[in-house]
Amino acid sequence: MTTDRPIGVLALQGDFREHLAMFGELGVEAVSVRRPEDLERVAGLVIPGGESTVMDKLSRLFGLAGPLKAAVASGLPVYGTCAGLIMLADTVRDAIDGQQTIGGFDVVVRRNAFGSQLDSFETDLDVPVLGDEPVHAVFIRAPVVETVGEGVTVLSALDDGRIVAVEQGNLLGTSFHPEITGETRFHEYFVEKVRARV
Ligand SMILES: NC(=O)CC[C@H](N)C(=O)O
Repeated sequence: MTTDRPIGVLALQGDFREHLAMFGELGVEAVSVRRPEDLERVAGLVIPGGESTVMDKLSRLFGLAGPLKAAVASGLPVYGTCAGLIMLADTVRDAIDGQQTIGGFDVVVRRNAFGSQLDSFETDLDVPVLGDEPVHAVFIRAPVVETVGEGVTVLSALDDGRIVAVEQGNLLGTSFHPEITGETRFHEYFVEKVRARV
């Protein structure tokens, strides 16, 4: 799998190393994005899991918030996992400390939606767009998607109907972390999105 330019991974905070390793495993060149000029040379971007409130603050501190918004608006393919999905959401419930997002994804996301009792858990999910084999998904203080706008496709939901994987044009988002379970199909799917655009 190749693209002309590398795929970027936002490396301000969170599990960006796991995403870089995942692309390495797929033979796709991937680079860390920490400054606005890093963003200019990538063909797609992953926003990792971590802590969205911290990622938001750092992105503003490093002058990346505006360029990230512009990149999303320009159609750059962006995949957000967990905190990354929160960063992409137009609306966040249970946001704290004046938290802002890059936005672009026409979804309402609730942070830490599983509460303290079910802080972290693993389950198998049907994701029809990735084939018949279920996806083993790890949720860590994960968000859920509570509302989706018209242009949003639901890629997967839990048995109780809560939405955990979504796609809208250039944007892809999961509440869980394929990068830490060795599940490569979401990253392959994202690379295909990037290739389809360039
Ligand atoms: N694993 C994660 O990325 C957790 C997300 C975190 N709870 C947040 O609000 O950003």
